[in-house]
This record gives sequence, structure tokens and C-alpha cells, in this order.
Amino acid sequence: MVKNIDISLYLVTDSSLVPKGKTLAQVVEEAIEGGVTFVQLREKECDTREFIQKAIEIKKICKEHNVPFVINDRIDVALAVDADGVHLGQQDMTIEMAKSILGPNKIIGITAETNEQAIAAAKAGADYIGSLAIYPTSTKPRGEDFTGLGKEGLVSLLDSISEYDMKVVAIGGLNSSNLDDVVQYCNKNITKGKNLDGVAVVSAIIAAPDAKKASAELASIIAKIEKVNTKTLNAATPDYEIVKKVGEALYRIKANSPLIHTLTNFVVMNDTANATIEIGGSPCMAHALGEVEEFATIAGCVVINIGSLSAEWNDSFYLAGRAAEKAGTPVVFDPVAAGATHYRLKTCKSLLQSFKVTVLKGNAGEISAIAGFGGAASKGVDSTGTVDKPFELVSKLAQQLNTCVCMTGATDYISDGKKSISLHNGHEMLGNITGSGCTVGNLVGKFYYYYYNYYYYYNDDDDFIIYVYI
Ligand SMILES: Cc1ncc(COP(=O)(O)OP(=O)(O)O)c(N)n1
Ligand SMILES: Cc1ncsc1CCOP(=O)(O)O
Repeated sequence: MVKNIDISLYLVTDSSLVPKGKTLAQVVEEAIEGGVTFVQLREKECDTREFIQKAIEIKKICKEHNVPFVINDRIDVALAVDADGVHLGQQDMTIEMAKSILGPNKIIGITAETNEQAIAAAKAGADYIGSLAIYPTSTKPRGEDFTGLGKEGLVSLLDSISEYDMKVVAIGGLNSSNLDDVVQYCNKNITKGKNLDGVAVVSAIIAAPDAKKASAELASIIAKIEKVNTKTLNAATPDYEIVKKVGEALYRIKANSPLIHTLTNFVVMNDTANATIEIGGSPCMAHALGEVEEFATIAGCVVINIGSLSAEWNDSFYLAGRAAEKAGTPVVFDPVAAGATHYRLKTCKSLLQSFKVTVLKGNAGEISAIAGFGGAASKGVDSTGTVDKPFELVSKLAQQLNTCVCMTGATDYISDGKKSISLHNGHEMLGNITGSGCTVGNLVGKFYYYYYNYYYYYNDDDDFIIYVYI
């Protein structure tokens, strides 16, 4: 798991830029007092012994202020002074080797000059990446033709690694005159919920006449980085806390075998019932007008899937939904093909207003249709087109409907309006199996049942989104 480090104002040193009359140690201390949260010792001109001496001195200051301290390029120096980690370049030792030498507890950062390098770093388990220089800078000259990554390139970098749990700092030519523009640009243009974790500077702090003041000014701009409250989960970098919760939830579901009252379409009834049994639930596929209220009242969860819509089914949905709300039974609502016909969309909107829906689960076309924006469309029961800003779509709709929205696809996006999660364990080929999405509705229902009856009860924690996710 990625380490919980604060790299929001990341100072990279360069002794050659320290103003006359001051020492590097003094500048680093002033900078920390002004708001620097992370320090990298990057000294290109000194020999090994001098480097180690500087490292010991700067480490002491960082330790006093509880600020992490890493060494640029040199694993031997990091080991010699027991630094908190290293920052590697693409020509340096690989992340895997550095990890095997330094052990699992040291911070490993690496420069990613391309999106591909960034993805490779995430897969190798880097804690953070530093970008290619955003703007040309005399601190690290790269020739006249070098124009820098720019803010557009930075946004593309952030979007490219949105599915990984790895931090990102922008570096290169950044100062108090241009930083606000970069921050605002990222806030406005990131599309996949992953924003900057921080900004790294050399000259804007080290060469400043007052490092404390310069750091405070930069910190106040960095505070404007919009924290997108999202979490990205995938199999490559599992979050073991969540894996543990899945096990606990499955155990409880199997032990209690909750009744899942499922009003679903004719196509998927059999598969959905079997999937429900497989993970320990007890399915009941009743939709007759005369009995849905009773079932909804005694069920652990009600799943309403409008796939086989007709006037009579609509009445059953309405009665089951109202009865569930009255009994406090959670409801999962699947607006199948909501965007395909006016009749379906009108029905969905009316049902959503008629009773409390706990989880709204649909594909991109269905969720876009209900939200009235998003970009995907429905072709029959399938979704076509892509959603440009999936996090924005699910979180706005969740706020608007006061529910949890779960948008399924190769990547699932889930939001309760406060927190959002993207889940990267799916596959687009699942769309080729009829009813795979509908079955998810029942699985969500069971885990929600668990959350509602056990987790929330014992933990008094409103983090139920995690149970929709699992
Ligand atoms: C935070 C951060 N990002 C990028 C760099 C550049 O590292 P690298 O590409 O290894 O170049 P040198 O620093 O070795 O010149 C960095 N040091 N820190
Ligand atoms: C080390 C490094 N890597 C990319 S740009 C850079 C130097 C950034 O220095 P400055 O903040 O003075 O532009």
C-alpha cells in the first residue's frame, strides 16, 4: 500500500542556490517553518563524503520537525544516513531493486517523464512520482528545444494514472507567479478524479531571500488544490483493509442467509437467483401485486430491476418500494435501459421520487439518462459512448438523489455524494454476458444488507459506500 506521506509542498535542495550569508541547513529550517512538508536532498556537485555530511545535517532538522527526508539518486547515501527514502530518476536503479535494498518501509519516488513511465512506476509500487519539468528551468536545463510538460501534459499524466493509488508532485519552473494558474487548470480539467498531491520546487524557495515567507506563499496556493474525495481500487495494488472487510462481510452473509426480495426481469431471474445463493443469500423472485409488500417488509434487501417493464410490474415496483421504505428495508434500484425509451425514463424518475432508493445501480447510458448529462447513451439495454467525467457524474447524481450511485462498466464508479470510488477489477467482456449487470444489483443488495445490519451497528460508521463497492 502507498505510504501516507504529505508531499504537498516538496522542497528539493540545491546548495549552489543558497543566498550569500546563509547555510543550506538554515534555509531548509526556514522553509519547513513556512510550510514545507517534505525534503529531498539533491546535491549534484559534491562528492560522497560531503553528500553524507550534508545528509546527516539536513536529516536532523527534518527529524526535529517531523518532516520526511529523502535522498536524490543515491541509495548508498540513503542507507548510510538511514534516510526515509530515495528519489530515483529513470537512469537510476529500478524501483524493484531499490525496494529490495531499502526494505518495505522506505519511501520510493521516481521521476516519470511520460505517462507510460508513470503507469510502470505505479505497477512497480512507487509511493509517488515527480513529473517532467512543467516549464523549462535553469535549475535543470534540458536544451533550447525543451518546452516542458505544460499544464495540459500534467492533466494528461494525472488522468493516465487515475486508477492507481500513487501520489503525484509537479516540478519544474514553478513559483508563486505561475503556480496558481497550474493549480486552477488541474482543478478544472482533470477528468478522472485524480488531482495533484503536491508541488516540488527548488529555486522558488532555496534562492528566495526569505525561505519561510516564500514557502508560506506557495503553501497558500497549494491549499487551493481541490481534493477530490476519491479512492481507486484495483487488484494490482490491493487494499488489505478492504480485502479483510470483504471476508468478514461474506462470512456474515453466509451465516445469516438474508432474504433478497428480487423484482427482476425474466431474462436474468435464474442466473441472479443462483448468484445470490452462491454467496450465501436467499433469493425470492416475487413480483405479484398481492404479495410484494409483505415480502419487502420481511426481506433483508429489496432489488428492483425494471428490465421486464409493464404497467403491472410498475405497480409492483411502486408497492414494494413503498413497503420497503416503511419497513426500513434497503432498496437497490436498477433502471434497465432508462435512456432507451421515454416510457422507461419517465417510469424511473417517478419511482425514484416515490420511495427511498438506497443504491441506484446502472450502466453509463442508464446513469447518464437519469442525470440528464454525462455523455453516454442507451442502445436497448446496452450503453454506448463514454462518460467524460465519471466521478463528477456519479457524485452529482448521488447528491441530487440523496442516494448511493453505482455506475458499472469495465471500471465501476461509485459515489454517495461525499466519497467516490473507482473500481478497476472489471472487464468490458462482461458486457457480453446477458444479465451480468443485473446480477451485480443482487450482490450489491446483499453486501448492503451486511453493512446495514452488522457493520454499521457495531462500528457506528457511515462509510457504507465501501459495502456497495464490495
Ligand atoms: C520530486 C522530484 N521530481 C523530479 C526530480 C528529477 O529527478 P531526476 O529525473 O532523477 O533528475 P535529477 O534530480 O537526478 O537531476 C526530482 N529530483 N525530484
Ligand atoms: C530536479 C528537477 N527535475 C525536473 S525540473 C527540476 C528542477 C526544478 O527546479 P526549479 O523549481 O528551480 O525550477
